[in-house]
Amino acid sequence: MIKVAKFGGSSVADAEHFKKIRSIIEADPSRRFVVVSACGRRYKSDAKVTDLLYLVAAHVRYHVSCDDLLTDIGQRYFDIADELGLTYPIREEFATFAEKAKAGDLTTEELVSRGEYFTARLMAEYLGLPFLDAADVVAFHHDGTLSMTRTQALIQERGIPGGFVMPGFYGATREGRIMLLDRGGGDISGSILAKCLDAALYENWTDVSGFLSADPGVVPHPQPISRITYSEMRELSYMGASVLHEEAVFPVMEAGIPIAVKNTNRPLDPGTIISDREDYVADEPIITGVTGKRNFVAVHILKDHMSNEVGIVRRVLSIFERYRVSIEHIPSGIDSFAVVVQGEDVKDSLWSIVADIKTEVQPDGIKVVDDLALISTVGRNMSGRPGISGSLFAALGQEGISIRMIAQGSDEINIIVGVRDVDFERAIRAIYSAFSDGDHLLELKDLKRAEAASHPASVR
Ligand SMILES: Nc1ncnc2c1ncn2[C@@H]1O[C@H](COP(=O)(O)OP(=O)(O)O)[C@@H](O)[C@H]1O
Ligand SMILES: N[C@@H](CC(=O)OP(=O)(O)O)C(=O)O
Repeated sequence: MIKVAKFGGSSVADAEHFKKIRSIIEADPSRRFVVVSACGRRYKSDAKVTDLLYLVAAHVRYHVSCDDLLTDIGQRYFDIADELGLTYPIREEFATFAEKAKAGDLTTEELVSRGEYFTARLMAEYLGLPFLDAADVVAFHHDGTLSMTRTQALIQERGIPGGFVMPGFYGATREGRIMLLDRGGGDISGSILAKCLDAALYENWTDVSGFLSADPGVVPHPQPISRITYSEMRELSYMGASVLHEEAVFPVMEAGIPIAVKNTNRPLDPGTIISDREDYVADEPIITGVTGKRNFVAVHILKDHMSNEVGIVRRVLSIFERYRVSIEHIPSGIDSFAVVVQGEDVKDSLWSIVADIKTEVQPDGIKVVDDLALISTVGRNMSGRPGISGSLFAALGQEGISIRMIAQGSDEINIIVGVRDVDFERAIRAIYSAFSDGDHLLELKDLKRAEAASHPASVR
């Protein structure tokens, strides 16, 4: 049996974490295929090596000295190697890298990728496994997209059957140009490897005991989620649960490989299993989780008799398309609709888009709301259970939080509300507490009991 184990930045932050990883690998002989990230934060105010490397790239671009930064980054690897007594020539290799970086001889992608490269080099020696460079097996097209077919072939051809340590987050084109995945993309590397090796399980090791039903930075002690479906996981990740990259689901989902999210610091905790299991058990929590993201923009378009005007939505959407902005939601009324997009995507183009809408669609009114946060409450068969939306909206009402937008995915696994940015955390806490008793998320039977208490006549 093959298990692919990906250890995130928080799990490889220092030598102590390397030791924990070795115990985890030694505890299970099927864990022989390891993917690692660049060193993450050791404590709250610490920096991630990847962020520091991006900073080095910016300094080099503007011809500003970055010697101190490079010294700090190097020291993190030297400390790990020294404390673990490793023989890999990290000082020499890092010095060569630093010289090339300062001389401007490296692309930003190659420079940044060295964070994962050096971790993997040290980890391979420490675990006694061969090192496999992701540049040799994770194949990119020239446009920056992944070639799964070529990656599959390369891993079959060059992958070492007994196991190896591979750096996450990067790969290369046919010509050897290093390309990066999205930030947090080490999760995707692990998922790709699991698919290509036809693994029985993809383990994603991090610093929390699995997916939690809310961000622990917003809700104190959120309940861990023991099992979720691939689509619930994607919904939670896309809407802010940063523990797993939302794209990491696709390679393993296609192959039907479950993901286990586990805590490197508490390996015996059960963690979360993500699979395609959809069967509903009556005593499971009503909701799976609450998550959210800030910085959305809604462009409201108002026009009398809009419902009779054919093609108006298409014309507005084609303006966004022209500016290469993807659309998140389109809530609509009879004579109005809004286009909701990520603020980051329109930071340079918002006012040009508004001007084009005025010229090309000639609305009666146009309003821009640029302090919108979206909160997604995720669960199974949401629309089939009327009490859920009632409880959710009542919770926000009681907190005096006004709802600026409501949307529901067609797959009925989420209800999305838009609130003002300043209300973001308060709204998440209010929704979470509406579905929890303080310690645990409520189960469906609790909701039924509450409904029966408030409508005694309807109970037979
Ligand atoms: N719903 C959630 N469940 C679990 N963790 C979450 C959630 N929302 C946000 N997080 C944060 O995600 C962090 C783990 O992700 P990340 O920092 O990318 O880990 P790694 O460095 O292991 O890849 C946790 O420390 C936690 O603060
Ligand atoms: N190191 C990269 C890739 C990654 O996946 O990191 P982490 O495992 O720490 O989320 C980043 O910071 O984006």
